[in-house]
Amino acid sequence: MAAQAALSLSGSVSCGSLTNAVTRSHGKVSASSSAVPKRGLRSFVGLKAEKCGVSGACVFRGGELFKTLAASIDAARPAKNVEGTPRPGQARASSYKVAILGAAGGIGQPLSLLIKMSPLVSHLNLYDIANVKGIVADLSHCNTPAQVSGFTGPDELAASLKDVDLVVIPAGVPRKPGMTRDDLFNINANIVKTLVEAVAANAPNAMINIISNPVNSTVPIAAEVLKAKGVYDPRKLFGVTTLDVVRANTFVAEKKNLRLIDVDVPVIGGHAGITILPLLSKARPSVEFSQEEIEKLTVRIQNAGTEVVEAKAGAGSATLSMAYAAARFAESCMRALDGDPDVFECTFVASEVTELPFFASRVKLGKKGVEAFINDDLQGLTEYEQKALEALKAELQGSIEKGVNFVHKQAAPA
Ligand SMILES: NC(=O)c1ccc[n+]([C@@H]2O[C@H](COP(=O)([O-])OP(=O)(O)OC[C@H]3O[C@@H](n4cnc5c(N)ncnc54)[C@H](O)[C@@H]3O)[C@@H](O)[C@H]2O)c1
Ligand SMILES: O=C(O)C[C@H](O)C(=O)O
Repeated sequence: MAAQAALSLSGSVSCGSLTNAVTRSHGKVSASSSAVPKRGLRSFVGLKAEKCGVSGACVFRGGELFKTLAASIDAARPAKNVEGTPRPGQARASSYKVAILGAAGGIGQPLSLLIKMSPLVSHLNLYDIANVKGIVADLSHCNTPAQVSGFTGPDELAASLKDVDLVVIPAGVPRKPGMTRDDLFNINANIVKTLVEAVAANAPNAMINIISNPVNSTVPIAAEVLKAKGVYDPRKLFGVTTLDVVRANTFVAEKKNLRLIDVDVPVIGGHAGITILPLLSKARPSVEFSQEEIEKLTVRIQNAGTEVVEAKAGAGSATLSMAYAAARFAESCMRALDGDPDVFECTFVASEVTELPFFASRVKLGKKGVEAFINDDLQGLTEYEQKALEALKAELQGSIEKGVNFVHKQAAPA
């Protein structure tokens, strides 16, 4: 079984210029402190560094995502191509089939556009209970390589998942002002359960990126569904918490007048309220904050989703920044599948870095999913961070149990 396969991994991890032994016991995979590059951010942000200066600051080229657009523009000039970039329609050595479930929504549509721009994608399947025909017609006119197909309604769900390598799930209702993410549980739990059952039946080896809230419960729901179907591989199931990292990076850069692209802040725990814990002491480049600044920034990052919900005043929650964050995480998954040895992301996964069964922390991604946990992030925390970590555990545990119990109750005979 796939879950068992996770226990028998062996090998080594290469991070930037460093190669390190990976230790494993009882399915736990961890990389030692030396697995984290000491110089700059080059491998922490999913995007690859173009060049890193002596100061350690790196220049990012925005990821492969935008190379295709550049190539598309370049193709308009006769007999010229961006070096090493396949022309639109030209196949890469490896490319991947991606399904987006909930593709017609506020996140689904811009996410579909961003993923359509990735040269790593050969096929993009858009599924929703709402009609996706118009979105497919619209997107398919972009001259980037991915072939776009549409699937509407439960009768077409299985076909949307055939042979896919990566499934991204933004299906579900968003918050309105005054609601918590947990208030979405009653509707979204069933949506995620049904969709993951279809993934288990039709794409059991795919990596799964769950965006639907409450992530702290929907990921455990997905895990239980996959377990019940005998296809659970904990290395391949991810709760997408990238938006928390994106926000933390942005707010820290703004506060300290740093270039946005140079900043990387690990965010651990979960994806709701106090379970979102930015580790400002681990920000790269390292930044000095007063205690007041730390507390204000932490609360702002924790409440950033609510900030958007309130600004949208009933019209939903974050969609564009979420699409950006989800596209980055999907691109990182595909790079890992493609054999890139240098892909690191924070994500909410089955974990043994704390006593909780699921936890968001920085992981190294490889061809088979999570390859190693970067345990260093949790070492040497400040007193404030350590207290916040202890304080979040009860809420996170409760949300995880709620998800697990939901699936068990439904499975129990009446
Ligand atoms: N993880 C995060 O950081 C993060 C960030 C933002 C939003 N979210 C969550 O993402 C979800 C979607 O947000 P949105 O703004 O795109 O909402 P939305 O209402 O704009 O879109 C949701 C889409 O899901 C579709 N859908 C509903 N039930 C479905 C089903 N059974 N199968 C397939 N599709 C179905 C709807 O038709 C709709 O197109 C929400 O739960 C929201 O809370 C998570
Ligand atoms: O806040 C929400 O409800 C959506 C999302 O989880 C976010 O962080 O923006």
